[in-house]
Amino acid sequence: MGDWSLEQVREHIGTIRPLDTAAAQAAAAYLDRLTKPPGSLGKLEALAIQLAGITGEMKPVLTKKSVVVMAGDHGVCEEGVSAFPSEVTPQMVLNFLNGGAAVNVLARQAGADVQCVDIGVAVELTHERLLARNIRRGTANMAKGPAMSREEAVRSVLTGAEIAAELVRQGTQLFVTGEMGIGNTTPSAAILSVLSGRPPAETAGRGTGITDEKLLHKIQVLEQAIQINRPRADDPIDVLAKVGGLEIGGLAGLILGAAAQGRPVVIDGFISSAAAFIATAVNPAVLPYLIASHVSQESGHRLLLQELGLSPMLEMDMRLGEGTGGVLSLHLVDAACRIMQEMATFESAGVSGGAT
Ligand SMILES: O=C(O)c1ccc[n+]([C@@H]2O[C@H](COP(=O)([O-])O)[C@@H](O)[C@H]2O)c1
Ligand SMILES: Cc1cc2nc[nH]c2cc1C
Repeated sequence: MGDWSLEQVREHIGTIRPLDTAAAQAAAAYLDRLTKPPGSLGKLEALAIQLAGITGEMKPVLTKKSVVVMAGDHGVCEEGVSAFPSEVTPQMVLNFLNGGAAVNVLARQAGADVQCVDIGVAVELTHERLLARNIRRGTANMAKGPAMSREEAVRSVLTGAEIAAELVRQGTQLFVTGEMGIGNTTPSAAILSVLSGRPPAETAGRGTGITDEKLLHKIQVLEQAIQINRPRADDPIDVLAKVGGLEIGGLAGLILGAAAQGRPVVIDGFISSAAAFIATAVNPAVLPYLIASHVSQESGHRLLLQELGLSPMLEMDMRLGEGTGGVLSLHLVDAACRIMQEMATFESAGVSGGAT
């Protein structure tokens, strides 16, 4: 796997079909028959059309929704780029497994299940509900050399795609991306910088809440990591290996795998969007399957969503990650589906002036 090309990774994950344009057109026409001025439900209408195109059904019923929280640690933390210590990563994994984190609360409220994956946590973890898929115990410090080998990067992506396939076999109809990894806004900013050509000063943010002084240092660490590793912008696997993270690779694979299985994917915050950037660089066909949930407070997130061409549903000043913005937006996904299922048409309700 160490010598796998980008094409081999893409082919291994499988074909991603274009959306069903007939179903999307039928949904758009039906929306214009519902008792409202055409287009007046705004992004809810766009979402309903997108979901019809993805599922091939004009009125999809999405009952089984899974948020996949990928956890990994980051060697670059030794440079002092986060406000919190790396121990918090495994501690929060146990919190997810015991149902006490914000993502658990919001997922319960939205009717989604939480799947927690150890793909690269630095310490050994055991728990009956943990998906134990550890590839290595945290990345190496990307300020000094590559974060991981190409083989590990490929394995992280394929692991994510396998998890998507397994969950689809278990009935998952819609995915939400989530992650946990102290330090992971640094590799996410590095990915954004390399793939967009923007300098770290524009892509780095405060993450868990670092000071002005630490932010300047984080920018220097990012500049050094990119200079030392020289990631190739035309090869997202090279970028992932040199300046990425295991949970980011896992999420990129999950996103690609979910799309290959014909399932919509709700993208959470900055780190999840960096994974989506890697995924679209591996296979641009994934893009129509993506739903941007929110724009987080991490300063580079707006730029990242612009690079992806995605318009977020919510702006809640959140910056937690875990999949929290993603599961919060599921209420809007449900709203779009219920509009299609339950609203009356001009004809059925006897309201004048509808599209003919
Ligand atoms: O999702 C976001 O936009 C987001 C923004 C800032 C921080 N986070 C979370 O905070 C951690 C990364 O922050 P940091 O400062 O340690 O790089 C990681 O566990 C993420 O889930 C997440
Ligand atoms: C407590 C805590 C919870 C988190 N969840 C996601 N990132 C996090 C970072 C911290 C520090």
